[in-house]
Amino acid sequence: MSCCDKPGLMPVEAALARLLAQAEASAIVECERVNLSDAAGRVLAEPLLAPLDLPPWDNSAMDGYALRLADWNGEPLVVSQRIQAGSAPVPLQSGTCARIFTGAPLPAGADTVEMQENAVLSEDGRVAFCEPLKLGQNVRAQGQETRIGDSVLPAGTRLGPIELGLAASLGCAELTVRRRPRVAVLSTGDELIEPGQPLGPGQIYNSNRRLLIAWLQRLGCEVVDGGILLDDLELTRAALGALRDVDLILSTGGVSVGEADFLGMALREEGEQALWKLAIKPGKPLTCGQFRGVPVIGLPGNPASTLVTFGLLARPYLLRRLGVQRVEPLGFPMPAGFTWNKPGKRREYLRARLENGRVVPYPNQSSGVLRSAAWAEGFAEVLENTTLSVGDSLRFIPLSEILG
Ligand SMILES: Nc1nc2c(c(=O)[nH]1)N[C@H]1C(S)=C(S)[C@@H](COP(=O)(O)OP(=O)(O)OC[C@H]3O[C@@H](n4cnc5c(N)ncnc54)[C@H](O)[C@@H]3O)O[C@H]1N2
Ligand code: MOO
Ligand SMILES: [Mg+2]
Repeated sequence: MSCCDKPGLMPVEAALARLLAQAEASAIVECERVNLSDAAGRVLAEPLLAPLDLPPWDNSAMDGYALRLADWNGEPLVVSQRIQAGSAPVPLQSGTCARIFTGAPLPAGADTVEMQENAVLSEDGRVAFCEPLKLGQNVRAQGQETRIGDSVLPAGTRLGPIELGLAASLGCAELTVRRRPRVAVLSTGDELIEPGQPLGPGQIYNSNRRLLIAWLQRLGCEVVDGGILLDDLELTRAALGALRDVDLILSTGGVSVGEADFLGMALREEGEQALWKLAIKPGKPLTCGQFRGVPVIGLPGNPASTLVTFGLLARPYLLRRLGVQRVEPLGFPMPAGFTWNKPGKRREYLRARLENGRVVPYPNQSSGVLRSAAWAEGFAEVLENTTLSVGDSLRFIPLSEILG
């Protein structure tokens, strides 16, 4: 090998497939019961089985009149009772109708509802129906949404507003979810200080820590904040070694080939460096493996690299450890609003927006520029060895697909 023969880069799909296989092999299976009010962002550990029919009884979809269609011969009907939502009706007296409101239970014997706009109430208390009536119209039948015992959400579902609303509609006050993953966040770099302190020579503020902690919390993780780790092999070993009781150590920085990049070294010495150098831009020097048996993902330190690699690799890995099946963003095809004439060995994820139905990248795609992502609405995926002309199709992955 000459000094310039470089080992190949691993394609993103291959790296993701390996990460997901590792995630399945170390699935977090412990469960806990949580109140619905604490369940947002958690993952169902077992299918949610409906404990009742929904709706629990036939009810009216309209404000109007309930009748038994067979009792109606075209003549006006006497109104024999008034049924509001929340009340318990008596059986419908034959040959009459009931005044009824949306969501109110149908009285036994009624099978049809006419909306009040199509009915005329006379002073003698009888109602005439102006339009032909159809059996069952405007009736929401018991169990039409869900039958008791139906599996309404599979195990592995992430609980968002819709799932929580559905569980509440079934009267479930608690759900069984996987326990939260414990994730340690380490920010490596002698140059880092925290916001609130004055910048000294050569220093920069630590942005990755805040970005990752906020994101992990949204994902339902319990975060162990490891703060800033100085670039030193002994300190790196000690910091990693102190994190025995976490499910994942997530670090940023210190994974490239610089003389102060100690993470890979520590993994090779006392664990395993399973992945390194991916065909992704930004994010090439991503490092994964384990240190004394604890899984480690070392994201590259450049802030846009941290963002892209966490979103496309570490997030799917964490979700798969919780049993979530669809962990990768889908995105959708969109026409490019730019030209690309530098086919690359790495798949690029440009921070981009949609403008007039086309993908427009932020002008400065340096991996040090986090502002690009704050401006962007998503990632524009430019495949390896590709050129693009304006109008060519590429995949756009909205940030909303990966930030939650
Ligand atoms: N000779 C080579 N040099 C570099 C290569 C390479 O292949 N050969 N790869 C470059 C690429 S690509 C990336 S990405 C970076 C990744 O380096 P590290 O992950 O080792 O990160 P550091 O060198 O520690 O830091 C990179 C950059 O990011 C800033 N940084 C780090 N942590 C934070 C933080 N918590 N908040 C804000 N900014 C942070 C740091 O100051 C550096 O500017 O390596 C290239 N070099
Ligand atoms: O791959 Mo690095 O993340 O471009 O700067
Ligand atoms: Mg560093």
